[in-house]
Amino acid sequence: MTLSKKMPQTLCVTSGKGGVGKTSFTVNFAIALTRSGNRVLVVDGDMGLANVDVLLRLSVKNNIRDILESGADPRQALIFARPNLAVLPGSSGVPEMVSLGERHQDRLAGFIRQISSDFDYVIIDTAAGIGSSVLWYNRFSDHSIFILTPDPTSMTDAYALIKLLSRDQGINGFNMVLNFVRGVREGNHTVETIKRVTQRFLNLGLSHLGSIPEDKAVRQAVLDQVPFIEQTPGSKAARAVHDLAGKVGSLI
Ligand SMILES: Nc1ncnc2c1ncn2[C@@H]1O[C@H](COP(=O)(O)OP(=O)(O)OP(=O)(O)O)[C@@H](O)[C@H]1O
Repeated sequence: MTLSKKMPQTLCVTSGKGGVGKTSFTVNFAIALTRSGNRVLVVDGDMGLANVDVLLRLSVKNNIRDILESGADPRQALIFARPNLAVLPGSSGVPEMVSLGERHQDRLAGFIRQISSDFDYVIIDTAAGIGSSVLWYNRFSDHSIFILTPDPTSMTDAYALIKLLSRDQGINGFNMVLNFVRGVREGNHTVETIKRVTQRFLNLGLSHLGSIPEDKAVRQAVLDQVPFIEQTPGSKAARAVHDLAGKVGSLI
C-alpha cells in the first residue's frame, strides 16, 4: 500500500491597504499552526519592503531576490525560525521586485513548489497595494485571507483588490479577518458592509473567518521583535489568533 503525501495548502495574506496588520497576523498565525503539529513555511512576499524577518528578529543571508537572480537552490535561503517554522525572507528597498515579471513569476512558482513539499502550510505575506506581485501571489495560492480594519479606507482598498482578483484572476473565494476591532458590534458592522457591497456589485459571497481586537500587546511585541503569541500568550490578540488557526480547515 502506498500512503499518499498530503499536499501543502498555500494561503495568501493580503489587504489592499497597508499597515492593517498583515505581517503581524502572518507570523503569529503561522506559529499558532505549528503548535498543533503543522510544519509551516512563511514566504515574505512583500519584496519591496520585507518585514517578516524583523518581527522574528532573524538575520538574513539570502532572500527571494538573491535566489531568483542566481537560480540557486531556494532551500539555501530558508531560515528555520522556530520548531516546524521556516521563513523564506523577502527583499527590502528593491522597487523592481514589487512588479514581478513573467519570467520571475514562473521561477518563483517553481521554487515555492520545490520547497513546499516539506510543509503542511505555506503562508505568503504580500505587499500592500495592487501591484503585479500581489495579484500573482493571490492567483498562485489555494486561499486568499484578507486582513481589513473597520477604517472605511481599508474596506475601500480591500474591495478594489477583491474586484481585480475576481474579474481578472478568476478568484471567487475570499476569507476575511478583521483586525483592530474595538468591539463585537464594530466588527460585525464592518463585515456586513463589505459582504453587502461585494454581493451586490460583484455577486461574490465572502467568508468571515474571525476578528482580532486592537491590543497594545501587539504593538509592544513588534517593538520587542517577539511574536505576541509567544510574548503574551494570554493576551486578547493571541487568543484570537489561536482561535483563527483552529478554523484553518474552513477556509474557502
Ligand atoms: N490587533 C492589533 N492591535 C494593535 N496594534 C496592531 C494590531 N495589529 C497590528 N498592529 C500594529 O500595526 C502596525 C502595522 O502592522 P503590520 O506591520 O503587521 O501591518 P502590515 O499590513 O503588514 O503593513 P504593511 O502594509 O506596511 O506591510 C504594527 O505596528 C503593529 O504592531
